[in-house]
Amino acid sequence: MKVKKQVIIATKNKGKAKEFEELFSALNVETLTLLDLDNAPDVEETGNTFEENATIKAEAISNMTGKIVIADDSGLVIDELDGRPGIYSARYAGEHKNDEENIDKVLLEMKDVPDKKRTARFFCALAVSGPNMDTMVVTGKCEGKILTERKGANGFGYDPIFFAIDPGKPMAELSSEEKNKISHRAAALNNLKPIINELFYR
Ligand SMILES: O=c1[nH]c(=O)c2ncn([C@@H]3O[C@H](COP(=O)(O)OP(=O)(O)OP(=O)(O)O)[C@@H](O)[C@H]3O)c2[nH]1
Ligand SMILES: [Mg+2]
Repeated sequence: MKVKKQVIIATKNKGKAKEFEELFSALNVETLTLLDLDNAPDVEETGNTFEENATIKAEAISNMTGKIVIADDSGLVIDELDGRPGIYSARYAGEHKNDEENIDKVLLEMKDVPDKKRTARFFCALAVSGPNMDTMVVTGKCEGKILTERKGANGFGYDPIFFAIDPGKPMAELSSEEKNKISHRAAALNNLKPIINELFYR
């Protein structure tokens, strides 16, 4: 019997976990996340950039498991807010990490900002770390605008207030197949593809 290739994703975010499962299944690779492991630690995100935080998470879990691990650090970067919420996206309204409160905070801060100045992007850094390799980082982004109210019910996080320039729709109105074609996460993973197969033979 052919054993399916497996990779550990160092995340506790259910929205990310679902997207990675879908994105990797297209590559015939099975994903395990920290939600599947008992007693997985909460790795503190002490970096100053998405790239640093992804590296910190990937290396911590790879050191712990001795396996190849991919970590995702991502977030919403809003031009008018000088790049906030940025690396603080998950905890923008507080350490308890509440998507609805995070959205309310952004909508309030963007209340009087005219359409032309509502430009933003989702950014994703993926770090790959393993026992016999130097940690590698790739990135991807997805350009958009901040809506003035929630639209759509799909996705997670800030998706309901993000209008994706391509395909010209609110992110939360896209099906998972559509989001997985244009998302920052898909773009970053695309940059990892050239080395994905090689990872399994280290
Ligand atoms: O609408 C969204 N659609 C997306 O596709 C998306 N990707 C990231 N985000 C936001 O950015 C935070 C990541 O922060 P983050 O990388 O630290 O992850 P996290 O703390 O949620 O989980 P973990 O992977 O660290 O365990 C998330 O919580 C979200 O608020 C997104 N929002
Ligand atoms: Mg986090």
